[in-house]
Amino acid sequence: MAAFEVIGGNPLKGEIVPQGAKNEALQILCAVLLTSEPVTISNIPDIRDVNKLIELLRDMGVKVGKLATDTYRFQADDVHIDYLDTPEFVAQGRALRGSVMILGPMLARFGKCQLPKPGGDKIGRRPLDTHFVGLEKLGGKLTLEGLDFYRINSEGKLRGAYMLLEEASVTGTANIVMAAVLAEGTTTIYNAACEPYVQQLCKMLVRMGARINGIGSNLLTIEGVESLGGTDHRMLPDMIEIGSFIGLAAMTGSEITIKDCQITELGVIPDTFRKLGIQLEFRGDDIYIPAQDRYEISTYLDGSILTISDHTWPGLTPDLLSIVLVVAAQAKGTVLIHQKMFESRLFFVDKLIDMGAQIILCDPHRATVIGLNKRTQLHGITMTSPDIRAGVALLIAALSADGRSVIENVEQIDRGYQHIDKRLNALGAQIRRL
Ligand SMILES: CC(=O)N[C@H]1[C@@H](OP(=O)(O)OP(=O)(O)OC[C@H]2O[C@@H](n3ccc(=O)[nH]c3=O)[C@H](O)[C@@H]2O)O[C@H](CO)[C@@H](O)[C@@H]1O
Ligand SMILES: C=C(OP(=O)(O)O)C(=O)O
Repeated sequence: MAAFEVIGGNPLKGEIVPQGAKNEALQILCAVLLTSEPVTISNIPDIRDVNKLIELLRDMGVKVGKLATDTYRFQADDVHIDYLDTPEFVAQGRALRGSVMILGPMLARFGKCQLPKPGGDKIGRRPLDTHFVGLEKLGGKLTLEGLDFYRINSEGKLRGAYMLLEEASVTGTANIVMAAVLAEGTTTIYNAACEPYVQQLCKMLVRMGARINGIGSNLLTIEGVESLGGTDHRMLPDMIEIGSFIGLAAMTGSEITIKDCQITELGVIPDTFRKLGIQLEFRGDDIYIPAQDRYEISTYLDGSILTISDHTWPGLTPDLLSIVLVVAAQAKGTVLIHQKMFESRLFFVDKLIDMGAQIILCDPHRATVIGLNKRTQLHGITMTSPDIRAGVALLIAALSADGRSVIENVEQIDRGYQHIDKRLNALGAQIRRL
């Protein structure tokens, strides 16, 4: 298990370029399975989960060529379906969440797929029902082996259908869309997720020849086509990384410019940080955060305590709530953080409390943060990173804290943040990988 030793308390300064979006990359990479023609993808982040998925595709027979540090060419013209029967595949499938999105493309193109329960963060229940209900509506037949192995197959071509999803699942919508683009006839998906990741996937599929209407909304209409062709695709900057850097700058009193943010794609993220009193300036497509001694959480118009909660897009992504929470710990004022989607994502506040933060965990979904207003500094401790975003929240806390912290299990952070120690050290942070 790798760890970070962090010496905190020093402001950072400089420019940082966000990596390509992790959760977009996982969808886009699975979509290469939909065509036998070459697909070139750029701005691919060099992170554990993405590298694991690329390896999985390669082992499935997809030809993978690295054209530049962040650019790969994929060609799925000779997919080895038998590889799915091997223990190696089962181990790889279990190792990350993104593997779940091979289901849709494999079912559409080859009429079958199988998968162990995929991995990803242990942040509470993560049901896959939406995926399978949608794929079954299109003609897939699911067979469960125990509670953690799924087989799905179809006799003949999938057929378009109307469906109203019970949950606007991000990866579930991606799976259903990827199956529907090659189905016969029209598919209508109501209550579809419309995160930028899904929008990017749909736009790429359209460039490959798919016919999709309603991109960016929760009502997608898809006319199936016979086959799809190759394309080029560039990943958006990672909005969760951008939010993490805004939080980092505020908490450590640093002056940071985040380059090339594609601000129009960030939804409510900038305004959410503004509600914590953080100053942000848009300079072209860069976000400039000045060094701030203090920041004050706003209240509602009637003076009552602010709530920040997650929601499906265009609401605030749950992946940024841990960051918002840690930043609030040094604000002036009080905020209720309400994590509606996942029930185990707030337990990491114990570590922040050990560092000196004033937080009451009301229940698994809600924490009240009473900001210290930078009157006292947090102090460094030894802690373990429970999940990817809590891990980065703890890293931000450690960088702001007095003294030495050790964060164990940083493989969690490496799942989604590219060379984070080196990139932050370039801004003046003191992080050593142990
Ligand atoms: C690889 C990837 O892309 N992972 C992201 C994806 O996971 P993933 O696609 O697995 O998450 P889902 O969108 O399926 O669901 C997230 C959680 O919210 C619940 N839920 C969802 C929708 C809804 O309307 N009501 C509801 O309660 C689900 O039961 C689940 O517990 O989306 C999540 C929600 O943005 C993010 O946290 C993950 O980082
Ligand atoms: C929960 C996350 O990832 P995953 O779905 O891969 O576990 C995340 O990116 O915050």
